[in-house]
Amino acid sequence: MSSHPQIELRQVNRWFGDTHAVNDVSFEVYAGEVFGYIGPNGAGKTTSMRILATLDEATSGDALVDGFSVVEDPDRVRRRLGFMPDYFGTYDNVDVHEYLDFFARAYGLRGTERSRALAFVEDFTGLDKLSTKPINGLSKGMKQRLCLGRTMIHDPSVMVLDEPAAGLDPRARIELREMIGRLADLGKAVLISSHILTELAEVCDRVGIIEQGQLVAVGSVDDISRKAEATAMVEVRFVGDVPRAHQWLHDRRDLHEVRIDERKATLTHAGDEAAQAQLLREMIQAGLKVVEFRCRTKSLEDIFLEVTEGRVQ
Ligand SMILES: Nc1ncnc2c1ncn2[C@@H]1O[C@H](COP(=O)(O)OP(=O)(O)OP(=O)(O)O)[C@@H](O)[C@H]1O
Repeated sequence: MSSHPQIELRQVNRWFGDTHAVNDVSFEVYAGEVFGYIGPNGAGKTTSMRILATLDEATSGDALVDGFSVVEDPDRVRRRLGFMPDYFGTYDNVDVHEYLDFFARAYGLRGTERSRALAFVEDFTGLDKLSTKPINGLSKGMKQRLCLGRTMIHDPSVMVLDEPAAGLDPRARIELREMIGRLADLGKAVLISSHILTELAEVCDRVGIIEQGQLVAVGSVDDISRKAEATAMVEVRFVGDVPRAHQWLHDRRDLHEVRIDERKATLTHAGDEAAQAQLLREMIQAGLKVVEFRCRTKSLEDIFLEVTEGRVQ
């Protein structure tokens, strides 16, 4: 990994009227790194990506691509960056090769440089066998490959992919993840958004979780998981004097997020397995009639729900 970041957001803010769509967001992505940008709908992912891609302007702050500012040097930024939006327009009477050729020309590629770029991208995306197929007849997965191909036709050092996995079937998702891994192997810095953390966990070196415009957590998936793993989710079922069991749970200061539904309670408890065994022992010593006691560490989805609070704007 090189020392200077390929992507750098510096205290980016974007207001739309009263909506603070991007709120003081800063992060970096390095060459060869895949950074997952995760957040619910309306969190501000697309807006920040569009600012980075010079398609929108920040209200304040700056974004840099390979050291060039989107404000001072937008042309240099565009040459170094490929942006894949979350929609794909329809085009009549255009085949795969013609579509890619159009974008290659738009980026100013000529002669053998253009043929080489087209051959590389068609091979990389596996579209070489479909080069004469009309693009409106492609499956969603193949259209995503084509969109990715068009995004990388000018060999950018930075790739920004907005929700590329949305709407793909499981096989196409796996293939997309594999292609993203290969982009990083080529040394590109990849910023990729999703509203599903687990969808990206495998392919991302680091993730940033954004909610209501604010980055609420940044780190490797392992780091974020480890922090949450110190807490177990516990499910307990009782018989007998249920109101007393409820009271006992509420009175314990070490139990959190206690939710009670008739004879079943769910709660979170800090501590390792020994601490969980101790909790069960104390319940029984207190005379509670426990018929079921289950502990599990948090899943990535639990973590996501924990760091975000489901707020939308
Ligand atoms: N052009 C605009 N004018 C007014 N408000 C906007 C505009 N673009 C985005 N917003 C608002 O800014 C906030 C962030 O939107 P953004 O599209 O960046 O979120 P997102 O995380 O990409 O969501 P999604 O997953 O739904 O695409 C939302 O409240 C949205 O309604």
